[in-house]
Amino acid sequence: MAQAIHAAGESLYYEATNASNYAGIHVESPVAAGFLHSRAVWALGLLVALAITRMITSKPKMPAGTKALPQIPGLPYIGAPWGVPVPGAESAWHFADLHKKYGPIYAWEVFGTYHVWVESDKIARDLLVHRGKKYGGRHEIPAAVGVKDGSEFVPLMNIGDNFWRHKNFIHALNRQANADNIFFGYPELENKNTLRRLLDHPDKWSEHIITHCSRVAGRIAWGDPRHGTKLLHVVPVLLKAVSPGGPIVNLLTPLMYLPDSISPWKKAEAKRAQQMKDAFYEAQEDVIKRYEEGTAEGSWTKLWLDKAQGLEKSHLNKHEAAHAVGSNALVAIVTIGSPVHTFFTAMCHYPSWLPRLQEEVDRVCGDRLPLMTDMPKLPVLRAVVKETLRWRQPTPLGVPHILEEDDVYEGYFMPKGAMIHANHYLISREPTQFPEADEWRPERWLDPSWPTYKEPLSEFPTVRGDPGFGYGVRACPGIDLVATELYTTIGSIAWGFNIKRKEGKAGYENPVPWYQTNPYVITMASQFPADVTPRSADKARIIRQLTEDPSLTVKGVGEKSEGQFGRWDVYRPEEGSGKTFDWEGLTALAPDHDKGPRRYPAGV
Ligand code: HEM
Repeated sequence: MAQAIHAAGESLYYEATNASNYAGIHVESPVAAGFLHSRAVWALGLLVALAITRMITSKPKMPAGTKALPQIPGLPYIGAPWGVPVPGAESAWHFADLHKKYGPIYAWEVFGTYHVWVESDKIARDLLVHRGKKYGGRHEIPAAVGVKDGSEFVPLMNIGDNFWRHKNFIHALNRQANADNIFFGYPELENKNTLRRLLDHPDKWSEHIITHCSRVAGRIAWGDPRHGTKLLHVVPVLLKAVSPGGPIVNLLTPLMYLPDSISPWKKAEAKRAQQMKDAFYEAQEDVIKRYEEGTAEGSWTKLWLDKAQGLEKSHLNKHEAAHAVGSNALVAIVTIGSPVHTFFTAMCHYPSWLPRLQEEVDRVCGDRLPLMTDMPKLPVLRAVVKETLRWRQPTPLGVPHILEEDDVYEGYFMPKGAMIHANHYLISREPTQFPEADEWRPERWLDPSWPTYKEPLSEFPTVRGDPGFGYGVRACPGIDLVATELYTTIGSIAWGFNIKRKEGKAGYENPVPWYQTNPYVITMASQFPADVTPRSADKARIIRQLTEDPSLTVKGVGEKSEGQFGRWDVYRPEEGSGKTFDWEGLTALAPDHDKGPRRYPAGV
């Protein structure tokens, strides 16, 4: 494969296509970012940041007999704030050079925060699993101050009793929902609707993926796919607020100490939190009403109302339950949407694999879509999913953990408060485990000559235990839903469709992205124009017969949902405008998509 990794600093371009009550809430668009990233604003911001850092930092004392980690050189007080890469698969590449220079664990101090980068699976397990509780904290996010100590968003809550009540609740929710007909049968049911949308509007494949994930999440959380629409508003605002690639305060972190009256980020954060609360409360009330009428469908919220096994002991009140269910649902949309996008990218770069996958799915499933019960017989499908997750992790630079007390590892001293980053991107490229790591090679999970091969093939490969889901006490509790959606959705798409890069000049004009993703903590491969066609007239006929509800979540301009759902409508640009629905920049075309294929220098 000709292309290799390269760090590029282009900013995303942004298109506001929504027109709703909440369309005005965005923390900072790249247009604004363009202004904020001007030299004058940076210089001023740096000065303020430096002054604040001097006031708040004090150096920890190293115990005798310990040594300091290898560290990127920097200035007194501010460390080395330059060159901090904004997340995204391309920025992860940047760390490969540092890894070569400093080894698999090193420090990078920025404005008084001691960051530790961990780039081997063994070290990540030693610290985050074997010493999990010590390493299980979360940090204050400068553009979302308060989230750490609140009860509204589990993935970013600090460790402690409150966190454990919520985490146990979420584990119990997922366990019970999986036991109840595999998430109430919704993922398999929605696969049918998604195939129909792909059949009717193949050019909107990226939008269909997002629609699919939001409908599944809306159904599982509240028994009604339309509640997923709301989350299409909530996710981009939240994701940007918590990403270094979002508001500038997330990079110039000391600016978070500015008083409320002059901090634009605190104002935006209050609006964001209100928007999320409105969405979650409204959905919860809707289920309570149907529950009292005896018509509520299966859902996480219904499990809570039923006081299902394992949920009761967490004693979550109504507000907490609304947010625990809601935050689980919104995480599910953006994370699962990511590998499904990557699947389309991989199919276009590695066209020989789709026929192989289709042969297996046809042989096992015949005229019907793949189900979870088929999975033991579908190792090629599982290998495709597993390799897709390895090749482009949804969180390439992980979600940082905070060290809760001083620690020493192999003689290296790490101070309390250190921010520990498990670099999933490089961990999934460790040379002894993953030869030809930059290539998408499902055979590494199917052929005994590869180091990652494992038997029995009825069980392996599996997404369970994958480092891309994090480590230790903070590891992802959504794995059952991930497995269900990724296996059956990707399997269903392969069952019904051929996916190819555009040929000829169109192929040059519409290059298939390689590393390009959005720049947020949860990345998504950039969308691109592809040829998506039904495999046969017969398959197209079956898809039409299967459809339960082909309605789209994203509306055409001028359409409106009935009643309470109308105010949350999300619109796609007008037909013929030449613009694509890009979910507030989360699924945008690569910024240089019209400049031909991007060239990359030699790899990591
Ligand atoms: C491909 C899909 C997914 C990937 C790659 C993924 C990855 C991750 C990662 C890396 C973390 C942080 C782990 C750490 O801090 O060490 C995490 C946390 C979390 N994930 Fe997932 N996730 C996915 C899907 C889901 C789904 C579907 C759900 C809900 C059903 C979910 C719910 C959560 C929650 C609630 C947390 C917070 C856990 C905590 O902070 O203790 N995730 N996930």
